[in-house]
Amino acid sequence: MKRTPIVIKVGGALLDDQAAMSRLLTSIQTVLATRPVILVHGGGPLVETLMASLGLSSSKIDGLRVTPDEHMPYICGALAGSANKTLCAAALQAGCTPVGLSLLDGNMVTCEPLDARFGAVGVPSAADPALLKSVLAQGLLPVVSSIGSSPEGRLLNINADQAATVIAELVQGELLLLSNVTGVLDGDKQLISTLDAAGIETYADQGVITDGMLVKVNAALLAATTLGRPVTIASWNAAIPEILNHATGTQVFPSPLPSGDTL
Ligand SMILES: Nc1ncnc2c1ncn2[C@@H]1O[C@H](COP(=O)(O)OP(=O)(O)O)[C@@H](O)[C@H]1O
Ligand SMILES: CC(=O)N[C@@H](CCC(=O)OP(=O)(O)O)C(=O)O
Repeated sequence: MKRTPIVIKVGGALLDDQAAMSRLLTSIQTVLATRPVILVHGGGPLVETLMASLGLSSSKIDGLRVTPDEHMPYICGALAGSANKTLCAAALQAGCTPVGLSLLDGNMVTCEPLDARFGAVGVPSAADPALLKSVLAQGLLPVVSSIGSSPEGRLLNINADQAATVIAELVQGELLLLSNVTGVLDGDKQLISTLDAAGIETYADQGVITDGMLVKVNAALLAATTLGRPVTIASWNAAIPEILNHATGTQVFPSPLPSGDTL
């Protein structure tokens, strides 16, 4: 029987919580006995701290970091360097064998600049799954940062939820977006258990879903539609089997396709 890989994306705030990071990696180590796992990570808070310590200001538009090209050496160092190696070390400690990668390795994902206003921010597209598949076939844990490049060789900063969406597409995986909240919350801070395109639009128009969560739900909707299966947004403090059983978190369902259309 084919075992569908699980693509788990963690936000960068996890790196500030040693106990949660260790618990999650131990849980991943258990899951690896039955299903391949790919870990994709962010590192937004790490980037913020580094920029502040360098005296550089950094802003976001619609949840995406405006990234002048001259900031890329620092952002690349924080995401593909510190954040990636911190998670790889925690994975080793938990008994997994990690392989640290970025989107451009093995030409997994190609990226194009989004729009001049954002500088070196890219839009990722799935390219070649061969490297990831061979790492998974060896029972290793790929740990992927969201640094990509354009065909012209320009380094690009990719939002990590969007990066995870494309990685899930590459391996036709089951996507879990794990963050520091229990899932998507409504105006009364109660968990919304299911969402679709219409629900996302309503909550976004009401100003209930904002900032990084707006990027996340849109990435989840795109992934759900492309993969033809729901994507879950949940907390990294929840046990992975519970998330897979939909006992917690928000499931984002695919948009209905116009009749006759296929993906
Ligand atoms: N409706 C919402 N439900 C939950 N979180 C929300 C919502 N709207 C905005 N947020 C914010 O989005 C954050 C999660 O997005 P983000 O910080 O980008 O996460 P990550 O770094 O894990 O990708 C939450 O911590 C919260 O501050
Ligand atoms: C373009 C863009 O916004 N890139 C993100 C990449 C890291 C990220 O997404 O980290 P989290 O998952 O922790 O938010 C950034 O520079 O913060």
